[in-house]
Amino acid sequence: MTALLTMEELRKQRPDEPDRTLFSEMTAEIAAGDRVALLGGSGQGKSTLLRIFALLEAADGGRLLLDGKEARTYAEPREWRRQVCYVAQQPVMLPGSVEDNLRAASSLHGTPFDEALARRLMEAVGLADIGWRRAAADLSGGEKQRTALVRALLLKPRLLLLDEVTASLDPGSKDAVEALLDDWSAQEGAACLWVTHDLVQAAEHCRTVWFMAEGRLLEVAEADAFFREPATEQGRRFVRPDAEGRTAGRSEAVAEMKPEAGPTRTAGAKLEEGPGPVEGAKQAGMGAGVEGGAHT
Ligand SMILES: Nc1ncnc2c1ncn2[C@@H]1O[C@H](COP(=O)(O)OP(=O)(O)OP(=O)(O)O)[C@@H](O)[C@H]1O
Repeated sequence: MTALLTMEELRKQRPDEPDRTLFSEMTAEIAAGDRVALLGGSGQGKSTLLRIFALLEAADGGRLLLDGKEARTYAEPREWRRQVCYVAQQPVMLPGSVEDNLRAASSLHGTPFDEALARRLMEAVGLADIGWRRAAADLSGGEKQRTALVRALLLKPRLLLLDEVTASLDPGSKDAVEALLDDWSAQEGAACLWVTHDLVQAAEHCRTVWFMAEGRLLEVAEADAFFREPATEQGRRFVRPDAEGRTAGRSEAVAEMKPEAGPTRTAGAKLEEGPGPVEGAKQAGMGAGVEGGAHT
């Protein structure tokens, strides 16, 4: 079966020092419906990789394919971005109201706005009571982050690129977003590539781990296997405290949680099936710089 997204020998030079490589030899694929945690220390290039996958930045080498079709052969990047949607770490609201943001995809593509689905999604992320006429710019950071996520989900992309999307959320909101993404993935069959520094979140909500270190994709593994026993020394150092007690993640909590296995579920509104995909939606409304995307 053809993978949904494939990268072959992807390479990126450092934007700040073009003669130095940020990462290279990156080869892996994402299957439809898979949930992949992209892990690694700060500055490895995780956000950069997501932006390359969203055609917002160009790779410096290698190939990127969707359904086996190379990115560079897409005459229209928005056709790619309609299917592969990036949710940025720093949410960017479009000018106008909350409703304008929620309607962005349908406005841009002339497709019907699924208000019932938008309301269900806003409720699921704990924003049922937020006024849709409020200026989006006035929302708090956490409200913007959740609104940006709902805006992305309304596109019904096949692959969600999630960049630390719960980083600025309180614990209750974080639980709600995690539960929503679990439900969404199960019901819509959407795949996720999820950058997170929260190893418990990765272990609970992702099936697969991609681990980046030293400018390479060092491990592609089942999440259970990765957290039980990383295959590389770098992976072991990443998930386990060192001699000084420093830890790159929350390995002890993960270790305690994993033997029982299986994702744990948190409370969240169950989504009902909407009337159908928002065909023709594009990512042009999904954040600053999206229109400036580049082919690999
Ligand atoms: N537009 C840019 N201009 C200059 N340097 C950049 C740019 N974008 C990324 N970088 C640099 O590339 C490196 C990788 O950045 P990136 O944000 O992709 O890493 P990351 O793994 O997502 O980090 P973190 O986990 O801290 O978010 C960093 O050193 C960063 O400073």
